[in-house]
Amino acid sequence: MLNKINPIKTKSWNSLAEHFKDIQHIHMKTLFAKDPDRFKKFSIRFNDILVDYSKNIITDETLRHLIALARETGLEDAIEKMFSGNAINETENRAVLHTALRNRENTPIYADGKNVMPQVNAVLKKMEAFSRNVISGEWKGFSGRKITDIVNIGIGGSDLGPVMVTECLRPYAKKGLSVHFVSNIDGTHIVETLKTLNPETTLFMIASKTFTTQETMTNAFSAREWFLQCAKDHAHVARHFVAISTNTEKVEAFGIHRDNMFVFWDWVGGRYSLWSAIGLSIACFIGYENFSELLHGAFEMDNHFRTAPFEKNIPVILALIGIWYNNFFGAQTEAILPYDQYMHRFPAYFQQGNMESNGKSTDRSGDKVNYQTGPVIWGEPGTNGQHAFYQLIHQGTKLIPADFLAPAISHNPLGEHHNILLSNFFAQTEALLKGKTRDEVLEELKKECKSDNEIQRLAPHKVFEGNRPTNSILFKKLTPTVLGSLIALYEHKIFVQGVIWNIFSFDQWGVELGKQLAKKILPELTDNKPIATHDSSTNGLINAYKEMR
Ligand SMILES: O=P(O)(O)OC[C@H]1O[C@@](O)(CO)[C@@H](O)[C@@H]1O
Repeated sequence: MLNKINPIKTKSWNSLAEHFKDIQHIHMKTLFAKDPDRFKKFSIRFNDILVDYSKNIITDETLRHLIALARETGLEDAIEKMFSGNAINETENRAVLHTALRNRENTPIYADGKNVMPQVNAVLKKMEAFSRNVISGEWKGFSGRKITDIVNIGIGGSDLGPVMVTECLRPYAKKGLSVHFVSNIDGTHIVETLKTLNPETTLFMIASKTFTTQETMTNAFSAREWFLQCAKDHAHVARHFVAISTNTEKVEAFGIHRDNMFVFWDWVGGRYSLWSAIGLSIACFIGYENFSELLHGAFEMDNHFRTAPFEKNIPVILALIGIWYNNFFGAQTEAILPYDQYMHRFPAYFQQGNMESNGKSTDRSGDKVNYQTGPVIWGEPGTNGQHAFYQLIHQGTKLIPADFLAPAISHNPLGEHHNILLSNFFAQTEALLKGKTRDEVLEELKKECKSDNEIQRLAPHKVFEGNRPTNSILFKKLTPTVLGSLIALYEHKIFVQGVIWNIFSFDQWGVELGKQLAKKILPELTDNKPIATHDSSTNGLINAYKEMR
């Protein structure tokens, strides 16, 4: 069990509230002017990754109070409990052991009194053999042809992780094999995906922890129907469908042999599952060796998180800075802005990772929280975001703490492209830090020989307050190892914040009500009789739907 400490009742929270009264009026420019070594003091190097958190509205005192808050709310104890398999997911009575999936030193880890490593290793071995067979062409379809296309059917954590990782690591793709992802129940998703595929050379991976998710199972049955229209014989399903799940019974009921099932376990949360057999599409796309490197990168970040002092612990520092803005500056969102086109699904991945973990308002004692918890996570790759929403980040009324990420080396060096990309990466956080004063604006306008009236009219609109906080994460190259470390970094940041906010980060009861109501409405849509069983809006919408179709 985790401690149940209300953070706002801690001494350090009160110290932070007092400290905030002073620091909220300080501009980061002043902090940089006071300390020429600010960058050196507030940055951490971890292997091929540099994390610069100096462009934040923090001082040594801020960090002291924040780290005291982490200690007062029992973070040390919580970290050890997670890594050692305690049932910290208390509402589902489960351990939280996605770290065991990448435990490359293979030390025993116990869940429910049983060392989980033998079964973890057995599945990894099975994934290695299977991915090798598919990539080599040894695995043949029913007509004797090798597989050319893999379709992962899953949603949420059974989709977003494989999508994000296969996009990020596209440069490592094995020749001759494409991956596709079907997640939405909207028929368009599977119809558009299958349009260009050949049933003889397509392999479906039905990825679902529960093997009951309505979208996934509906898509799986539709895929099987599409396949059988060509293959005819049900016996051929075994060569073209594998399952990834914790639910053997449901998998066999679907008609997939348990030899073609890759298991994972209840102590793996869906949004933390890409390291498990849910990563099978990743292993087939980039090869098991690269998948193994991904695991290794995460393992190295796990060790850092578990052993580094909080003062130099990247996930802890970033988590605490996030709490500083979320709970004291009133920031409602956080932006993740990767300056790498391959990382275009990285922000979306952490929408589920962060918001499904910490989008909670009941604390670990069952009481309503009386403070802010999880932020809204959003973002798009740079430099595209600069042409979409940076206006608000620079001059809007909302504080948007933002993480900027970029590789020093591109997989696609082309003329000046990468230097131009990185010049924007550096310039944006500098601009958000320093802004542009009225005097600087007037200077510029005068040089443009504007009339005095024109100058006075335009100047207010061209001033940038600056003092907008950012973290910069610069890494050597987007490799499987670096990506594994980055994902684990954010996973642990989310964990730290959940511990301090005294909430349960590993259940997701909030997704249930909508599903329940959808199941009630579905039968009402099968005929054209008017409905009056809901509120007038829902009735009105359903009846309009019936008229329109
Ligand atoms: O893997 P599965 O059991 O099909 O669940 C898919 C997704 O659905 C959820 O919304 C839970 O219902 C996510 O937490 C989960 O990743």
